[in-house]
Amino acid sequence: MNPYTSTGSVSTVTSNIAGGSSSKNNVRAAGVLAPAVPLTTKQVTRRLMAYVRPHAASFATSFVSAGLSVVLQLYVPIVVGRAIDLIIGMGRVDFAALAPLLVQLALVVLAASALQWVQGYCVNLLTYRCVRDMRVDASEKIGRMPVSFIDAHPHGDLISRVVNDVDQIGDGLLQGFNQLFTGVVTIVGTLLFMLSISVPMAVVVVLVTPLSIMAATLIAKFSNKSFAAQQRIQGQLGAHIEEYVGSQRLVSTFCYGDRAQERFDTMNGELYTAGERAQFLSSLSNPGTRFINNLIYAAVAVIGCMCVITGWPAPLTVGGVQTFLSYANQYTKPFNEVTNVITQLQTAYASARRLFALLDADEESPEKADREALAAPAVQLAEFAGPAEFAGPASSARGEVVFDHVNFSYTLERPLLQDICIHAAPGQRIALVGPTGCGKTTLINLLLRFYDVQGGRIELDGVDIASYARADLRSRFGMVLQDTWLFEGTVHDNIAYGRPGATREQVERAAVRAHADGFISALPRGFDTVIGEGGGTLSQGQRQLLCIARVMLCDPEILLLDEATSSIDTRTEAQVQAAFDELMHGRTSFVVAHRLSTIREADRILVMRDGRIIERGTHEQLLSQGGFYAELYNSQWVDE
Ligand SMILES: Nc1ncnc2c1ncn2[C@@H]1O[C@H](COP(=O)(O)OP(=O)(O)OP(=O)(O)O)[C@@H](O)[C@H]1O
Repeated sequence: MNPYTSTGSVSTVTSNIAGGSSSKNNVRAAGVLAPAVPLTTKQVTRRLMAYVRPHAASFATSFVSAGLSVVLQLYVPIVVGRAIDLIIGMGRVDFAALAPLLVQLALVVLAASALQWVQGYCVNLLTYRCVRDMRVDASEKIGRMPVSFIDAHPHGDLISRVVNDVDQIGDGLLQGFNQLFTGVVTIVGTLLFMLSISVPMAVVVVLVTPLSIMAATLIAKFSNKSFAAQQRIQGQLGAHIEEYVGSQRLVSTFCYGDRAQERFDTMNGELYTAGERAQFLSSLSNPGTRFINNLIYAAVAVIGCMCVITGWPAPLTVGGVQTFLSYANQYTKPFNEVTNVITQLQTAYASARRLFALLDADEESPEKADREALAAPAVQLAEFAGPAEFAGPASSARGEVVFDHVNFSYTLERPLLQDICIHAAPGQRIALVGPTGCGKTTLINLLLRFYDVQGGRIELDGVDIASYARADLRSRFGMVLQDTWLFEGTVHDNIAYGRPGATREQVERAAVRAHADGFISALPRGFDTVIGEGGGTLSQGQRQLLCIARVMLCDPEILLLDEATSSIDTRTEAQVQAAFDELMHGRTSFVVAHRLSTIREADRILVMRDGRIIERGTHEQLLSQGGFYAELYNSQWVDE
């Protein structure tokens, strides 16, 4: 009897190696992605400006148009003031002088608006280009990171750096360029204009304005705490709902629904309280600062009237008072805007630090520099009996794998693999068995160079795998894991994932060989049926068949199978086993087995315990030895 078609559960193809990742890599250390010395504000600014520099034209245009627009806007009150002075009273209006002033006013307002539009457009362009460039860098960086890094960092955090943090930086840049710059220019400009009209009144405005800023800052200080609490609880609530929806079956099975609802109610209540408090406090900000600004406005109006009537402390016309009041009004506004922008900039800088920490993280060790990394030789599987289109061009490489006294540990404190020696002849099926955590998956991680060995060496066809270019090395393997990985797309595209150039016919033949054609043809649109993310409504067995077809199409030389523990119905299981048989035919295969009944006919079984190989041989040999394997096998047999 062939063990690979017998009673055992079935492995799942999750990817070919080119697009794959290791299966057990969800065992993560609590990785913290932060540089030893955090970047200073100056360093962050310099790095942000490096993204702005390639778009210098947009930056300069926006800068110049913002400046011109502000100056023109500041000129408007002067024209209005002059016009007012030409309207002295009933029947005493100097229309001849007023007409050109009104034309001038219209032109200035039009030009200021046009420049404002240009400024806004350029800032948008600049910001979104910077955001695009940052995302490209971050995404490419993640692609260059070693699997050990991905293993050690919560995936949600990495995603958040690429998506949310870059968004925050974009908002900061947008607000910063839009408001900070125009705000600062407005403050400086209005101050100069006010000084040119009346120094004593300008001094009053400058001295009283900080009251408004202090009020805004005080309110922001309290409301920020509540906003932070709101965000924190929102995050917890999101995680809770994700858990609840994602694990609906488990929640129902364990009757956890009521407790989950209680937790939800508690968090939702806290969120409501924090949100209400935050909104209440922040709603005070606007009326509070407006009230103070209006006080300033009234004080300036009173002093202005004194100037007009008594000429003290300085003589002023009615038009002059009107002009000054406009400036006083404009002067205070940007302070509130700048205060808001500073909060936003602080958030953007915090996000930039997180992004740059990711971009600065150590990448995969470089390919060997002393000699060019070897490209994978093209392979003709000697014993491969399938159709010619599934076999590569002829070559001498055969898929021989040797572990030569290999040592490895994830952490210094805890040695894992010790003195591992394995010889897999071309086409052999090697089974790895042993208790959970003994290092079976780790062996596979080393073979693919997701991690590098710390002692000894691994050879593929007589060449140290460290000498291969990683991508070339990985392209020689097909990996079949416990968890299926399917994306939202057609059945055809899911199968063709590892070989995008494959023809329709090749994809369909791979499906036939993987025994997947039966259920695919029953789908509403056959190969063109769109399946949801993760396989949507397909059964576990159907997902596995699709994944097997995917690897079948890639036609790898060596197979790494991490056997699934999940059970599927007997008929589908038989189909999947048959597909596996077809897949493994003539290829060197490493099978991480959990159910020993599935590996009885492996060419060699390696029994691992605590990172060492303690027994090796065929099923019969190991059973007759009466050692650890026999103990394991008999206990499982009894269980089954
Ligand atoms: N990325 C990692 N960082 C640190 N330790 C890890 C990492 N991956 C695995 N380990 C640890 O290494 C040990 C071996 O893990 P491995 O996944 O190789 O075991 P396994 O034999 O495949 O287990 P199982 O049969 O449960 O799949 C375990 O103790 C595990 O916690």
